[in-house]
Amino acid sequence: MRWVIVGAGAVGGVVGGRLAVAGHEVVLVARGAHLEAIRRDGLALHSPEGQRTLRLPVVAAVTEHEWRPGDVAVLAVKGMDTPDVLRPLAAVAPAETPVLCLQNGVANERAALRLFPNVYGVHVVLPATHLAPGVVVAHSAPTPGGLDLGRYPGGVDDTAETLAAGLRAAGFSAEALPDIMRWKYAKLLMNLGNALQALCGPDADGVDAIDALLRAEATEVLRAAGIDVASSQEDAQRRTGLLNLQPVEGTPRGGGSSWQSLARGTGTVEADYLNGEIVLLGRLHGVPTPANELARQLVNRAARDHIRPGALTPEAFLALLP
Ligand SMILES: NC(=O)C1=CN([C@@H]2O[C@H](COP(=O)(O)OP(=O)(O)OC[C@H]3O[C@@H](n4cnc5c(N)ncnc54)[C@H](OP(=O)(O)O)[C@@H]3O)[C@@H](O)[C@H]2O)C=CC1
Ligand SMILES: CC(C)(CO)C(=O)C(=O)O
Repeated sequence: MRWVIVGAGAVGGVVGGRLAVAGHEVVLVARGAHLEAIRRDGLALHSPEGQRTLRLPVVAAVTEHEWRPGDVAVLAVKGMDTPDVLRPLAAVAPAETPVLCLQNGVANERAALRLFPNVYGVHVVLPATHLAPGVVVAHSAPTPGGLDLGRYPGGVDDTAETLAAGLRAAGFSAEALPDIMRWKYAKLLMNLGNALQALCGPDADGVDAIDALLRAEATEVLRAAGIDVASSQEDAQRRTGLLNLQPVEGTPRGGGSSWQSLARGTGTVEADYLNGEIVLLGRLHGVPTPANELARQLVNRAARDHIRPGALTPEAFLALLP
């Protein structure tokens, strides 16, 4: 099996890098300054255990890779970039190519299933950072994170078992699960706070109360939509002993993935697929979601206007809430 990592950023870079170190064949897809840096200097993989530089094949687009049976397409771009990579991917990859959605949110799998019959979702519990071109950072060691996966919309097959075994060999905790989307919806609840963390900064006082509001709306929406979600007890049990966050020399853990989008000034953020998923379900099922809609709008605007993370106070957010 050859792993083609589509979007070798924080999560894709760490997973691709560790797979390569474990002896798997890996190809990276990257763009911009990150692509140039990897081509020039290799991929720098930092972790609490040290730093290594990996010379890996890297291409600028899925259309530059020569796809063959046995390749797996690992989507590791943020949700808003999924359509841009799926369309060209479907034009060049064999139809049977497994597509592994190594992403937060719950919309990527459905988008992939429209174009590919074999789609797998991953419950990504992997604190990782990508702020500088060519550099990706894993913050937990010795196990960088948990990557349980399963066939979408449900079930386990031989490919799921092979993918999970490959990830385990690379040092991740990974099981093939028949009900992966229940876990991904539970993760979605956690990711509703990404926007606030990006807007207000990782250490802002008063964000917890807003987080509770976002989750309360989401819980009501998911109930109205009849969507099954792994319970907080199940989630806590899965996470027990999983992560061991430690300092990484030269790289403080600033914030999560949306915070990093603002910190890097990418101009876009994933909120339409995190808070926006709750807003969409709310509209479909007649449940108001004002806090998630405000978070979605504000963080999109901050990304578009290249506003630094942490520029808004929690009080200012609450004052804007209808
Ligand atoms: N970071 C974390 O700690 C965690 C992230 N996740 C999830 O993992 C997923 C990936 O996030 P993360 O790794 O943080 O994101 P990153 O932005 O670090 O990585 C995505 C990479 O894909 C690149 N990319 C986007 N579109 C293309 C394209 N068309 N061609 C080539 N490269 C492309 C991006 O480039 P550019 O920078 O130019 O946009 C970026 O380098 C998200 O769904 C996120 O929510 C889940 C758990 C933890
Ligand atoms: C939970 C969290 C914040 C962990 O990094 C995450 O999933 C993200 O960064 O998107």
